[in-house]
Amino acid sequence: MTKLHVLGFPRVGAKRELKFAQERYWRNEFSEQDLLKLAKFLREKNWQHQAENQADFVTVGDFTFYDHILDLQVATGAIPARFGFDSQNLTLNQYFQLARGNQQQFAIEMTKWFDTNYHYLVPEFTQDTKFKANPSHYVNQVREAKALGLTPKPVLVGPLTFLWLGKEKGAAFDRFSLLDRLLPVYQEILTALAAEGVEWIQIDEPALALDLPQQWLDAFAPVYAQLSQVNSKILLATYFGSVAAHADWLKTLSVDGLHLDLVRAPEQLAAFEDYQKVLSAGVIDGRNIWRADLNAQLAYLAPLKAKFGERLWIASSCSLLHCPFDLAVETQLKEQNPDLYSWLAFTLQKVEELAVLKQALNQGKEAVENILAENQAALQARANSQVIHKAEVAERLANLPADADKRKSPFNVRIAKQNAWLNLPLLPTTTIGSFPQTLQIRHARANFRKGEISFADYENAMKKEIELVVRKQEELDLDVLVHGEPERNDMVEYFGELLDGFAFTKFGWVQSYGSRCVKPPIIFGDVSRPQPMTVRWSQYAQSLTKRVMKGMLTGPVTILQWSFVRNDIPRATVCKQIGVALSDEVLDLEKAGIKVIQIDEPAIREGLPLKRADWDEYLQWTSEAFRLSYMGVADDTQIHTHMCYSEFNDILPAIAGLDADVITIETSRSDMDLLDAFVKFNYPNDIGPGVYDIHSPRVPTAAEIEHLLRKALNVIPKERLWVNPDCGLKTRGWSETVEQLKVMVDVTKKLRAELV
Ligand SMILES: CN1c2c(nc(N)[nH]c2=O)NC[C@@H]1CNc1ccc(C(=O)N[C@@H](CCC(=O)N[C@@H](CCC(=O)N[C@@H](CCC(=O)O)C(=O)O)C(=O)O)C(=O)O)cc1
Ligand SMILES: N[C@@H](CCS)C(=O)O
Ligand SMILES: [Zn+2]
Repeated sequence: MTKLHVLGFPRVGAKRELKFAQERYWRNEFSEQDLLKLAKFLREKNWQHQAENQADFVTVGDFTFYDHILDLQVATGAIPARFGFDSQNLTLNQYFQLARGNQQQFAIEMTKWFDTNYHYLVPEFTQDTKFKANPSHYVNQVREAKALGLTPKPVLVGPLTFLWLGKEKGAAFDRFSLLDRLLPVYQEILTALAAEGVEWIQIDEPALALDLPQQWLDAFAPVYAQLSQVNSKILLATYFGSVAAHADWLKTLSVDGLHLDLVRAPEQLAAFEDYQKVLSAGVIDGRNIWRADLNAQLAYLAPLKAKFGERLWIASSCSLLHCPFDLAVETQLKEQNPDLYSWLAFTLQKVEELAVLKQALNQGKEAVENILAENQAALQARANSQVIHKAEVAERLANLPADADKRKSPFNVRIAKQNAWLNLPLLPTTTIGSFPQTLQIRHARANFRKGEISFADYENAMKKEIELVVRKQEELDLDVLVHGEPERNDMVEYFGELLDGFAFTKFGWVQSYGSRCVKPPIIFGDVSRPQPMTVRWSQYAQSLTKRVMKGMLTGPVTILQWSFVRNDIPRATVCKQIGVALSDEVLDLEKAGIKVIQIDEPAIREGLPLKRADWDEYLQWTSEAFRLSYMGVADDTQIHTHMCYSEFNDILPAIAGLDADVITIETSRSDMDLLDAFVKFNYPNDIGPGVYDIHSPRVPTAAEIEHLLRKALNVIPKERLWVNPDCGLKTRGWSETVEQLKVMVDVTKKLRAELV
């Protein structure tokens, strides 16, 4: 019989129950006991759903109070020593301090989990890191599932991926050298799980989809030879890309089964068809929300079933962490767009799809004939739908002039024309766009959505907020102002709600980090902009001040990357469609007198393919889409872009190729190290390296900002240097925001006086 499992489940709950409980706990409004109780309830719900849908195991260990890589740091004893905590006796309160920082210690750094919008906490390794096993996180969840009469399959990230994802701190050393010390600790954790009578343990090694150095690849065989001595079977899970290049040695690896992501890389199957152990076929997409083509999947799986027999398992392609929870609660979407609704599957529906596949494989297609027919009809309707294809969008894209994505003149000509009217001082100061998204703003929006306040009242509340933001910036004496983005629920969702070809959900939340979630819009059809989206707000903000008001847009790559994207046409085409739609907005802003326009692209690095061989193609179409978003602007209109979360040393030529007049980037936490790359590649245009970290309420000292600015001035000509924070201020409170910006402006004025 074919077995069914999922690689992991979302953990925040159908209605983000965990988020609200965590945040209440942090505000001392909810007890630890209540939080633990809620967590248990959420785990049970997840397991029940798997069990009810014929899962042969329920996945455990995937539930976390903050992040699964933080859990692994605790389980291996690799928590940063700087906190002074004992990983063997860590309290929940201390666990959250690791994730969120405390008065003495800044939080463990976060970064993107592969090419997703999920952030993990980066392990801090030093030469002296001492590992010590604490398997309780996994063991407790195993016991909990067993107490419910379920068969648990614990999941944990494997030692090589764990080490790979970490960062070396302190004296220079290679974290690979820690492997020998880490392995016995993994063995101890696995042994503890085996002692609970666990038959299968899922060990995730997604780093295998990256270009790992040979030394790391060579380590897999000895590592797994050692780990497989445990008394449970090991399923080695790979995802987010092909591992076909490693097929030869993976097939002889000392594990009991292998999971392949056959959604992202279906072609890799050919390399594994003669595999002699359990093959877990990841055929249901864990990264997107489209209903699967069940008939096609069955046609794909049938020969595998013939070959593998009992050894074939079916699964989600990766953890379902990246999917919203339940489509069934989207009653508004169902009412307003029943066709689209019938094309979608969220986490719960994906498990149901797996159940149908399992039944068909085990009992024959006839057993699920009706479901398969209904599935086929929905997919056919999608393929033939009139609403997803708009001839004018395709024609516009096909008929763009060859130089559509080129500015009229080179940078030196443009910047002279821009400076002529901008009349800015040396080291102009600006911010990245958002100002504090206060509870009042969110409440006003929630009340408007619930129909408790009118549109006019909502607009007025937002206008008041914009006025406050403008006045504060004037008081602070900033040079280029922003309107503060109060009207935006999210920098992507907001545009998704206003562009054609997008749909949005009410509860389709996906965890971004800790308690923070995002609600990615769904791009289901050709994209166009029916009417101006930001012009009124920017124009209103400009009317309040004589200073320059910067227009604020999210760029095409970031909108693409942080949405669920249609899978019937290439992503590059969708991205260019968004770029063209945004260009309409850019030109309307320009017409309305907003002639400094920022187009944010924080996700450009995150979307970079995991394998270097695929980088050029990606960088080519993403750069083109970005440049299309400003097509047609006048030379004297200044285009800014902004990037954060970015390690773009190795893609800097492509960043330069975006040809933005000004780029603002996150640099403060790396002590401006990123600027070395800008110098190395001779980055030609204006740069605003962030001078303070916006993730913390801490007010930087003048000396700190001065140090960073002097460092920047050492390598960037003073005429090309801007001064700004690392990123937007939406997650900050007002009091620290004002204090932080005040220090920034004061230091800038001091340096300016020296420079003239
Ligand atoms: C820059 N970042 C972003 C990423 N992805 C995006 N799509 N957007 C981003 O900005 N990826 C990388 C980073 C991740 N960083 C963050 C930072 C902060 C959040 C965050 O705060 N998320 C909020 C939800 C934001 C939102 O949409 N808010 C809505 C309100 C929704 C809501 O919760 N309403 C309540 C009622 C509230 C009330 O007052 O009554 C409800 O419905 O119950 C809005 O503003 O309208 C979060 O809370 O998680 C995310 C990623
Ligand atoms: N304009 C956005 C960019 C965030 S990356 C903001 O300021 O929040
Ligand atoms: Zn940013």
